[in-house]
Amino acid sequence: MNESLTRIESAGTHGPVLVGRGLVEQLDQHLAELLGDTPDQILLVHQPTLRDIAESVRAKLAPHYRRVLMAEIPDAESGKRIEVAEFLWQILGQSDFTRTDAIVSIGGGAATDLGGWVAASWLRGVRVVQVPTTVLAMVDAAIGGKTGINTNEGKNLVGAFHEPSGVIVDLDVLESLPRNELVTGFAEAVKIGFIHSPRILDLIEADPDAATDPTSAAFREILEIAIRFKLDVTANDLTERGQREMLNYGHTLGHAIEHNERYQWRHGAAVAVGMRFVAELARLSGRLSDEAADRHTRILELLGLPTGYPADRWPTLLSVMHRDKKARGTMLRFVVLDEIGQPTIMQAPDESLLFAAYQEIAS
Ligand SMILES: NC(=O)c1ccc[n+]([C@@H]2O[C@H](COP(=O)([O-])OP(=O)(O)OC[C@H]3O[C@@H](n4cnc5c(N)ncnc54)[C@H](O)[C@@H]3O)[C@@H](O)[C@H]2O)c1
Ligand SMILES: O=C(O)C(=O)C[C@@H](O)[C@H](O)[C@H](O)COP(=O)(O)O
Ligand SMILES: [Zn+2]
Repeated sequence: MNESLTRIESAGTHGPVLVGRGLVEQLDQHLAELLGDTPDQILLVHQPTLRDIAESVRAKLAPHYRRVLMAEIPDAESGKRIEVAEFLWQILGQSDFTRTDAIVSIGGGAATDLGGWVAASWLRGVRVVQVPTTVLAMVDAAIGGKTGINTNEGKNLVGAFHEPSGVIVDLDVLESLPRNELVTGFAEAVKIGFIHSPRILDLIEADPDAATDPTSAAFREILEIAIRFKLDVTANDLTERGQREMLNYGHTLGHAIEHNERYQWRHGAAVAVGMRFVAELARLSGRLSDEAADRHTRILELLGLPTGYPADRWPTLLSVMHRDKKARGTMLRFVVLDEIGQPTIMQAPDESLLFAAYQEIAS
């Protein structure tokens, strides 16, 4: 077990990512370092499950700032709505929140997406520090500056690229995370395994329990590989003109499933099904070997992640996928693999090929 503090720097303009234990207890010191000059006011945005942590953070920050505001947002995807952003804008407006002030988001990916987007939009941009408290937010959502909310029509349809001044990853906060949240969030680390780092896949296959145990060395290694990779990709391509699209592996179908489930499915679970789908798509089109495609199913099953979806949902999913941000006009585009670690874009696959791939995962 590695208890030391890791500081991961971006080659671009993204703030540093601190990984360690006990970091939230010293949030005042870390925040002062990440923000440099002292803001006058801080807004702490948190989910209901993080109320106690947010209260203790407020008490710690209070002596250092003129005002520390707190805003509790609705849980999970119900927090990623325009009404919730309006609620936060109201707090910011009524407290004369200026460009030298800063937002701190504490929570899972839904909280960091919302907090980041409110920071991006308020006065056209104030600083944000992300404090992710789920595995998913630690390996993915809090890193890289993609922020946003859902609309009735689909997932993350409104948003902005707005990089954080820093990200504080405190492994201690995972103690209270329910197992299902941990495992579904881990799907984003599996994604990085398939598109970039077979080492992640090897660690899972060697010992899936250790890989998903936040106190293990394997977990910490996976976490840091994922963070470093995401920082690298986003330093090169913040606004998703090319390489960043690879981080969307499994998301084209995944987002459609989340929408179809009215956001009652966990994001990572939907992405797991989406990864299996694109693995079958790549296999059927002759790109990916049977072995590599089967590895998807095996690893997802080892982790207890879903790998199928009902057959009769195909027409709905196909129509929702046309709102995917990778689509161009009426042309669908999918991230697929030529090999493990070699993602590429498949443009405008024939509908019959898409249907055939879906048949492979239909339950
Ligand atoms: N911006 C990005 O690059 C990016 C990347 C991946 C995912 N996302 C987004 O992230 C969201 C999913 O994030 P998520 O899976 O973290 O979900 P989430 O934010 O909904 O959190 C999941 C649940 O865990 C609870 N929780 C959070 N931390 C906890 C803790 N330490 N102990 C106990 N309970 C805790 C939350 O209250 C919530 O009920 C989706 O909206 C997805 O679109 C964004
Ligand atoms: O950071 C990215 O880029 C990603 O695609 C990471 C994804 O895991 C994440 O779910 C992201 O929010 C999806 O973005 P979207 O633009 O497809 O909504
Ligand atoms: Zn995702």
